[in-house]
Amino acid sequence: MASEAPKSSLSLLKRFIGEALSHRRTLVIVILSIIGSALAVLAPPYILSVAIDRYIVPGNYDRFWVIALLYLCALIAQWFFATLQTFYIEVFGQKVLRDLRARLHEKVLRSSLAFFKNQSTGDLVSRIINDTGIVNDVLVSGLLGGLGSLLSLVGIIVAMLLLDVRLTLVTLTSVPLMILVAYYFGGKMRRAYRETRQKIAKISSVVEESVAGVETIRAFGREAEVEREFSRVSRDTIKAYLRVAVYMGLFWPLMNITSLLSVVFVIAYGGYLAYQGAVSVGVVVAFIQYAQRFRGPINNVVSMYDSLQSALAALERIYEVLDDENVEDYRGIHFNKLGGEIKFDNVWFEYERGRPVLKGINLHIPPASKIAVVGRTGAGKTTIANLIMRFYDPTEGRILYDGIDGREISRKSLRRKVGYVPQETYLFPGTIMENILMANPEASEEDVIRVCRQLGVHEFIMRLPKGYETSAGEAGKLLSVGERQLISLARALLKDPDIVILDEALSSVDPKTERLVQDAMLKLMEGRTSIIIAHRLGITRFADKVVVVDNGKIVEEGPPEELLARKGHFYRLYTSQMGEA
Ligand SMILES: Nc1ncnc2c1ncn2[C@@H]1O[C@H](COP(=O)(O)OP(=O)(O)OP(=O)(O)O)[C@@H](O)[C@H]1O
Repeated sequence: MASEAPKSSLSLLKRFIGEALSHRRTLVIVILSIIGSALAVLAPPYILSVAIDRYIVPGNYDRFWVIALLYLCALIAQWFFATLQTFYIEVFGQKVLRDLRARLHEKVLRSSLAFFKNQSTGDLVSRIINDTGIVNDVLVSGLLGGLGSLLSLVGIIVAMLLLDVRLTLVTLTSVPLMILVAYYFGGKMRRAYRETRQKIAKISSVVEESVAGVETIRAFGREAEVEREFSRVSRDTIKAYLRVAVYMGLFWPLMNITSLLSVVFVIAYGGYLAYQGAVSVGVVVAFIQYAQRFRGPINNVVSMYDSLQSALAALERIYEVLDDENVEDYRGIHFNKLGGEIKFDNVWFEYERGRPVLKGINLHIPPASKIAVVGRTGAGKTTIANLIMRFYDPTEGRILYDGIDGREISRKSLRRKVGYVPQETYLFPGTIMENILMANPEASEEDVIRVCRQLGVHEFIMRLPKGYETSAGEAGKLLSVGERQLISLARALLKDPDIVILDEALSSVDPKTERLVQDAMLKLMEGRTSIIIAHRLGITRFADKVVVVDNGKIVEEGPPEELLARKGHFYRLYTSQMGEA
């Protein structure tokens, strides 16, 4: 394992660089500005030494303005290239970041539901936002900045060697010490800083939980505990910040002092050499300036090395998502219209290997018939709906639509013709109108109103503060589960589907809304193949056939009145629910 790590880090980096190279033009500007910047840093000390040796010391001020102007130009060039470098590294980094995030986001949208089973939302969001951010900071800004720093260091050393070898060696004596300080204290500072970010995240999550769970906290009288938890996290945060302050306070002054050590050596030894006439005063001044220019680049290079490991780990998490093979395939036969016949042919299904949830389902649903699927919680009812939508494909067996195996039909085309009303309606940010319109991009606002009138939902929507223009966020707080399901029903009808799947949520609905939802459901089902996952068994009286699922198998099927008369599974479910009611 240990010997594999560097190789895989290298291949990760290689892949990343290969992908980043798609923005070659920006990268060329970055490299040119880095080279320009490294050269520009070298010029001012050298020009200063010439000014001192040729003009100031001999007292020759003839055309001194030329050298002064040159010095000014060198400073301007230094400023110009540094700005250019910072800006274009950011441009390049943002382009790479945008690509990565877009690919990850697209991947999430295209992944099959099996992919989400092993992912928590928080973790996935963190990979798309934080990990890509770390990769940009370290592998783009850090690496390119580090490259610039390395170039500056090499440039400074070469310039010094050209001026005087002895003084160069004296200047370099404090470099190992500087590396040590940068590595030891710089590392500690960065780790402490990372900790502050974690603590802030922790505070946010405590606040978030307090807001989200305010009712539960009050109901169970947990206010004092939650407050204590908040104070504890706050104290930890302060400690983390103070630790950063201590290391910051130590780090930069220490780096300054170590770099000044070189200056002291240069002044002492250079002064001695100058006194002996072995070097000029200008050269000594140039060395003093070069010695002070070491600090920044050394810190950059060391810190880059230090953060590389965490960036590689982030990169690995990103590629893990990008390389996941659970992707939905949209190829296959396209339909403009489905006949509506569905047939389950010995369908087995497992979410997890070796744990079948559906065990050999055989079911024939004729066109335009209404089937109610009932059963205890966890029996496999929603799984049947998931398979009809092709959110998953059967592990064994086939589902035939008008006699064609579902695997051969394009998922997109199939879903366009299936109206799915899930148990919980998700409302996107935007208005109620936009939320219904999203079901069918070709529909107009008039179509939405027509559909809502048809379902008997129009009056209810008009009673909302701004009618169809009420924002979903506002409505989210105002609407009950049943009312949300009404919006979901309107969405389904707007698609004019050939097949309807209803996961009814009537159990948590008041009688008045229940009536409204039920009527809307019946209107949606009219003339369409319909599968109702029924939690309230009252609705089964509208079904042509009831299918009782238990432990992944169909244990009973037939018209509702026949099943009731038979006094089997359905009868027992029905009477126990009526008893509860
Ligand atoms: N994504 C999943 N990964 C693993 N197991 C799952 C997943 N979804 C459902 N299951 C399991 O599959 C079984 C059937 O679940 P399903 O949701 O189909 O039941 P259900 O009959 O619709 O239940 P309910 O009436 O509570 O909605 C359950 O044991 C459940 O724990």
